Amino acid sequence: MAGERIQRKVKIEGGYLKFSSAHFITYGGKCERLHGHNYGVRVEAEGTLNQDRLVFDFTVLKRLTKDICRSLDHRFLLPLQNPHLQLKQTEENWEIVYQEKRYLFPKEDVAELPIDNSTAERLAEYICNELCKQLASFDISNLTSITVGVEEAPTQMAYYSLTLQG
Ligand SMILES: Nc1nc2c(c(=O)[nH]1)N=C([C@H](O)[C@H](O)COP(=O)(O)OP(=O)(O)OP(=O)(O)O)CN2
Repeated sequence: MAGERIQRKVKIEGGYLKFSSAHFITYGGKCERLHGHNYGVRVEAEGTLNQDRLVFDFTVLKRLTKDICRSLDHRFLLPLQNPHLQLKQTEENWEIVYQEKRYLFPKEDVAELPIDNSTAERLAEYICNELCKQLASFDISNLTSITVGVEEAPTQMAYYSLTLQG
């Protein structure tokens, strides 16, 4: 075992690794209608075995991912950096304007996301980055990459991978 450099992978998916949210994306010069998805999330961690013979503890990985899912669940996913939306906030609400359309959401119903569009691709990237921030307080020196998949529907999913030092 000493000096073993074999790459392995652990994956968590299913169960409570999900969130149900409202969103719309802008694309092709249009703005979609407001609608919702029951999103599913999966996470893969790649690396070598640590001293406990784990790539990473499933239990911890599930807890961290679940917390991120909870912060998105039952909220409108607001892409704060979308160049096609005019955003105005008051103490209570977010106002979102796209051409003739105007939405008003209570802030408590909104997940404010530092992304430019709430595509599955950007949501996977956001979740991966949030997860890596949380993982920074663990010894992850054996890990080489983290991949997050966000499923919009059983037919469609986007992935984002971050390469770590390893
Ligand atoms: N690569 C991506 N393509 C699209 C995304 C995305 O996030 N990444 N998102 C959308 C839309 O947001 C939309 O929610 C999904 O569109 P679509 O699958 O066409 O619509 P339905 O969910 O109604 O699917 P049906 O299979 O027609 O029921 C578009 N593309």
